[in-house]
Amino acid sequence: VRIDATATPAEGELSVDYYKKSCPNLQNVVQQTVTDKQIKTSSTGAGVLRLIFHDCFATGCDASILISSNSFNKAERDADINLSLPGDAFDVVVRAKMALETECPGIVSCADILALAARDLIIMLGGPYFNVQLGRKDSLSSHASDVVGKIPMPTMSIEELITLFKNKGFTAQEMVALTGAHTVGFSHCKEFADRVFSNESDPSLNPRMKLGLRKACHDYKNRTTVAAFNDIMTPNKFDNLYYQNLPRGLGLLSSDVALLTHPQTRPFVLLYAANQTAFFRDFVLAMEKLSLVDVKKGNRGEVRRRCDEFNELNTSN
Ligand code: HEM
Ligand SMILES: [Ca+2]
Ligand SMILES: [Ca+2]
Repeated sequence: VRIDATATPAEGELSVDYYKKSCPNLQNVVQQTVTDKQIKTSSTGAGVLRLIFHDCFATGCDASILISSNSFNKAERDADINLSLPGDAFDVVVRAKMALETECPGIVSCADILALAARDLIIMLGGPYFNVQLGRKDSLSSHASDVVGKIPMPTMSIEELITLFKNKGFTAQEMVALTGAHTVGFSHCKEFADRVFSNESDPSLNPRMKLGLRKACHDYKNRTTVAAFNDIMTPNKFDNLYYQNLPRGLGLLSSDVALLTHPQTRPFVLLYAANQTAFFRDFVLAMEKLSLVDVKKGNRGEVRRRCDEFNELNTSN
């Protein structure tokens, strides 16, 4: 038990006050950077939310996803499933890190910056506030091969998805709450093309939406950057419309649709569709949990000077 509330937290202990003495202006600096970036580039928020999810599910919340590849090593961010993560999501973390290296050099980990940036962006999009525990260390390695099988894909069955989340300590309900993140952002055509170009009648896909997506994606194999909103109703607002869309045939990914179909997840979709307060409450709890998955403490990690490079280059990273 810490009696002196102003004492520096013990090494290895996470706390909302972790940088209170060493970098008192941290939260303001991150918030300022994130606000400027999101106003200029509105796709940043959704990108960062997906970025932290992919970081935490592969090797824990340790900023391993921010490392650049080099001639010795193909890093996580170059794993196939991560190639669609937008550059602006990486950029906002780099910018916050640069500002912090002026403010308090060598103090704040990139993993903590990512967690704070995600929180601030969720609020900017209209979502709920939550506290972020701090004191994560940055990873000492990053390999594209570590990502394989850790990140969910829309082609997976609900059973496979439930198992994947369970392996990281999340219940089916927490999975449904977290996937409410699809209330913002985009998916590229190849992620939902099989639904849209199927000639079989599909009661889970509104015919007008199907037609619209066919048009938008008609040349998707050549125009690989074409994407559609995950939440067609309020694509830039963090709300519960994602869940409301599903019973109306307005879900985009087959995994989104499956959440409504399957008896183990359906009750939670219906709950969150009817009750945004319940969604926000459960999303906050699940996000706090997500941001603590396999956190590295003490000498299991380092505080990077640059978020895209280890402090010491070596051939075994
Ligand atoms: C059920 C499991 C999930 C599956 C199968 C899944 C799959 C996907 C796919 C295929 C995309 C489109 C990527 C692209 O084409 O660029 C996407 C986007 C996105 N995902 Fe998920 N996801 C899942 C859960 C989650 C969770 C738990 C979060 C965060 C907490 C999340 C956050 C996002 C966000 C914010 C986007 C939009 C990214 C952007 O606009 O740049 N997803 N997801
Ligand atoms: Ca990681
Ligand atoms: Ca929305």
